[in-house]
Amino acid sequence: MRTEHYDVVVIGSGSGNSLPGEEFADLRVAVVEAGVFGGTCLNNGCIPTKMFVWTAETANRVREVEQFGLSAELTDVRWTEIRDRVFHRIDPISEGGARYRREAEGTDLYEGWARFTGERQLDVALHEGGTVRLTADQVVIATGSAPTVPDALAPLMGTVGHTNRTIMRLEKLPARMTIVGGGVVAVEFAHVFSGLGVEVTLVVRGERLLRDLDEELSLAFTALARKRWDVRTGTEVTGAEVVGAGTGAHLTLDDGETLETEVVLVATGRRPATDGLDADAAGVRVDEQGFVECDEHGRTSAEGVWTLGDVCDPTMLKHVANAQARVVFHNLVHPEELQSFPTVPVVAGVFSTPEIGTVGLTEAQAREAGHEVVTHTQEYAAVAYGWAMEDHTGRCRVIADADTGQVLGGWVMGHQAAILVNLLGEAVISQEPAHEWARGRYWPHPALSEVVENALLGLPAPRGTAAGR
Ligand SMILES: Cc1cc2nc3c(=O)[nH]c(=O)nc-3n(C[C@H](O)[C@H](O)[C@H](O)COP(=O)(O)OP(=O)(O)OC[C@H]3O[C@@H](n4cnc5c(N)ncnc54)[C@H](O)[C@@H]3O)c2cc1C
Ligand SMILES: NC(=O)c1ccc[n+]([C@@H]2O[C@H](COP(=O)([O-])OP(=O)(O)OC[C@H]3O[C@@H](n4cnc5c(N)ncnc54)[C@H](O)[C@@H]3O)[C@@H](O)[C@H]2O)c1
Repeated sequence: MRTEHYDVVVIGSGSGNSLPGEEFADLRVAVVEAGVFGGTCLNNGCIPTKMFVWTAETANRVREVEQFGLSAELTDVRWTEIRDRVFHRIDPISEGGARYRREAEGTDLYEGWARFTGERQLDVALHEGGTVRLTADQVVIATGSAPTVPDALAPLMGTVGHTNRTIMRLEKLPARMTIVGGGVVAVEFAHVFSGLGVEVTLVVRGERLLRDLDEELSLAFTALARKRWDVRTGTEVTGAEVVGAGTGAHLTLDDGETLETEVVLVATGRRPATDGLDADAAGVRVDEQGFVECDEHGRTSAEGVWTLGDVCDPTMLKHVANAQARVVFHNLVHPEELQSFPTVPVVAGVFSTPEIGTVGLTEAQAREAGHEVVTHTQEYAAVAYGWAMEDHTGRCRVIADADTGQVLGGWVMGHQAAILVNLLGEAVISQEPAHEWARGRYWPHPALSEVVENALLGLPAPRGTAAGR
């Protein structure tokens, strides 16, 4: 077997591909990729989904103009054109990235599946045939995560059953789609396809959508979702079969009903991609959920083996993976001055309808952490820009410590929520009492950011202050 030695081998070309040019200039580096070059975010995650999300939102906007004294009609949804606009932009980026890695001096790309066969030693089963053995001074595990498919839905995969990897490349837009799962992937795609005119049914095991989020948010979002989509909570799929020579499916539900649908999207969560990696062989410890264990510097249990991104971090967010990549690639070449993964609270967006932004602790987590909690909710409808938008559902909720007034977390649900929540994030990071932080800066009037300003100012004064006593 051919063997090659490198200074660094990176497994996974998502965030693992963001190698620092200058600092790595003198290193011999190999990137191994088993799937599409560029990873999930570029090819079948964040970026294409948001291109579809914006399109769906634009379609929804057209449907809602009447209230403003305007008339417009959405007369056509040209799926092929929508799909091709997205992938004619993305595919060349992926192909260009792969070409660059193949051709650039100092880096090599191996296209195939990597598995550990020893300490800092990997065998790559190449797509072109054959196996190459790679050894390295340092290895980075950046294998990301992969969608899970419950056994009951397995018979549909490859025909009418899809995951995020294939759903955006459908040949034609179906009239009806069933989405199984109630998490982020499910509600983003429900927004996309319903916005484009598809009748969407969600089959959700739990009692509400987005149940990992603050309970009040999850309940409010679920109530709104029921008005747009057929949401079957407390329901599981127990069986599935392809019908009509591959043109549809019958799903058997645990309440005895049979759902007839054209296309099924499985959105039942993601698993860290450690199956088939044989991490054991390298002395890399993996926890019982499959995540690679690591310390705050990205070091695994094996000397010289590092990790970053979804494979080691249950938040499974791209900005988190990118931040970790910056740390790990610094640490690889600066062992004497190790950096740590950021510890600031994570902000996140859910790009559905309505959009959601979250940061920090939920109310339940804040109580569990021992805080006496105060909260305030500010409606979009009560600020000037909300009036302009005729918004009746948007809101921002702040969760703070009753004694100190420090913001512990919060969320925004409504137009541009994922941007607005960054302001709340700044308030959390500041560790200042909410009122002081809000009063310590200007807020452009009458921008939507007044929702966040008023949410902070609406909190009761902290007990420790004269005003709060
Ligand atoms: C539909 C969807 C939408 C999303 N939207 C957002 C969003 O809006 N915002 C956000 O922050 N996050 C979003 N995410 C999450 C985001 O995509 C991930 O957090 C991010 O891509 C993780 O990056 P990574 O580098 O850890 O893994 P990946 O980008 O998944 O890269 C890992 C790579 O490793 C390869 N690989 C795995 N095992 C092996 C092996 N043994 N040998 C060789 N190669 C291997 C895989 O093929 C893959 O290309 C979304 C995810 C999905 C599924
Ligand atoms: N905007 C974003 O930042 C964004 C967008 C998409 C995905 N992501 C990331 O990707 C990750 C995965 O998202 P996801 O939506 O796939 O997972 P998730 O964990 O958010 O949701 C999975 C859903 O599937 C349900 N489920 C699990 N097993 C099931 C089964 N056997 N039968 C029926 N239902 C089942 C769960 O109850 C849950 O409702 C998330 O952690 C998220 O961070 C982020």
